[in-house]
Amino acid sequence: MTDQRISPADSALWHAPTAPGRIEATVTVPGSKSVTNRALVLAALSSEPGWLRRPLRSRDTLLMADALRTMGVHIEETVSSASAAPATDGDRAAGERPGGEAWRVIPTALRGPATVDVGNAGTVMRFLPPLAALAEGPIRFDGDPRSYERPLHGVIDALRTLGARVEDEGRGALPMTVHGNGSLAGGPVEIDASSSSQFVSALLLSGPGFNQGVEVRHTGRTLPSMPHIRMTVEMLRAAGAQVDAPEDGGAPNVWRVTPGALLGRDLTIEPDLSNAQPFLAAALVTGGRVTVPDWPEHTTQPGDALREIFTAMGGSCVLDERGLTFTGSGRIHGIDIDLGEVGELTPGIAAVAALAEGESVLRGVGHLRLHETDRLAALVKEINGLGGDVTETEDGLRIRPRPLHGGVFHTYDDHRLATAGALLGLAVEGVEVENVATTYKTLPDFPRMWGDMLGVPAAAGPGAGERA
Ligand SMILES: O=C(O)C1=C[C@@H](OP(=O)(O)O)[C@@H](O)[C@H](O)C1
Ligand SMILES: C=C(OP(=O)(O)O)C(=O)O
Repeated sequence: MTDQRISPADSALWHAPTAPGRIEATVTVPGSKSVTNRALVLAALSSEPGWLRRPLRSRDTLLMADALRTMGVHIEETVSSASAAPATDGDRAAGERPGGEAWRVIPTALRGPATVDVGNAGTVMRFLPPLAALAEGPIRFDGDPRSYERPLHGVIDALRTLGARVEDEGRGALPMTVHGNGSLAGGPVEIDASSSSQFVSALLLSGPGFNQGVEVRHTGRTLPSMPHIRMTVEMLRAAGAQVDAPEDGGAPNVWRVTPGALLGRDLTIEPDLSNAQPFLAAALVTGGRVTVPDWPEHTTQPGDALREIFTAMGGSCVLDERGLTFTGSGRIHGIDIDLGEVGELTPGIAAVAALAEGESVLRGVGHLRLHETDRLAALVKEINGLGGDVTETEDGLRIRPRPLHGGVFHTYDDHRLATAGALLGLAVEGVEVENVATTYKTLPDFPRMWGDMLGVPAAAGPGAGERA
């Protein structure tokens, strides 16, 4: 295992371009990682073939697709057209916005032996072990060194309670093997999901395939990323599953999924609103205007909260037929906010806060210490390395803006650290982002998109646009 907090390589530095002035741009953002990977799992579990249109093609989603393929699922990549597959009744948007790439998913009986590379994708390492418990034969899970350190005990312990055999040599973490025999009893299970909402989502997503379905009771003190759990519930229901959730008047912290067949869907994936963050932030930081087309009117994505958060930090936004247009005022306010529900937005908000007029306190995000890297430690070290004043609190960050200077911004294989560094570079001369290619985890081609937004050439340094 490597300690990703120390001595990151300074190789592959990318000179983050400074903004030439107020940014005025329209930026088309690729599909949502969280929606794409849920859609793949649900399609694999369905009783009939389905379509994903405009899926995200990035490291995390390609790992998910490859993993499902090794377990026997057929996934065909194709260029979709209106006539290629008529939209189903429940998913008309697919027919209304044809074109672009699509994945056709043809489910089959899941089988091992197989080895799944989870990379450093939380969605792959947590969503797939419950599915593997439904396969016939052993499925081994392995991944990047960091994946060994990320919490998985909630999924492993729950699967054992639900009747699965999991071999993890007592680690409660990766690498491990799930020995399935083609079915799983399922039933009630208690878990502490305070370290990751993905434990809950993982068990619910495969719940329709368990003999007794599943009843998940979260027993921990806090539960992060609730919008992501709502996303799981909504997508399960859209695939025909019967789900009882706390917001329907049920017991708090209890979710119930009834066993049953899932429908094959024809689903157009929404743009990734968390990946829209650096572009919207660019409007805020430069006092400019950025439009993100296809911003959904209704969504469970946590990135939708950016409308409110960035407005509180000094901008304004309009959601209309062109998409979401965010306009900066030329001033950036500090913010005191609990980000527990939308933790993945923290690095970008911290970067904007470092450029604000007043102090910010970001709370409710202690679990970020176990994300792609220890995000709290990394943000403190890297923003302070540029002259900032950021301190770590028990559950977040305190950010006191100070004039910043150039320097290397290390990314620790964390895509959101890389985009945070690019954001600081808009306002600070001489920021060099190390391993910007790590953005490929969820946002392929980020340096080119950034360059296009700024009207400057993209390849301003090695590593730009390459696969991490
Ligand atoms: O279910 C999902 O798609 C996600 C849930 C969240 O995980 P945590 O609850 O572990 O923070 C989020 O941070 C991650 O980026 C994606
Ligand atoms: C925490 C994140 O990812 P993961 O799905 O790997 O948990 C993230 O994308 O910010």
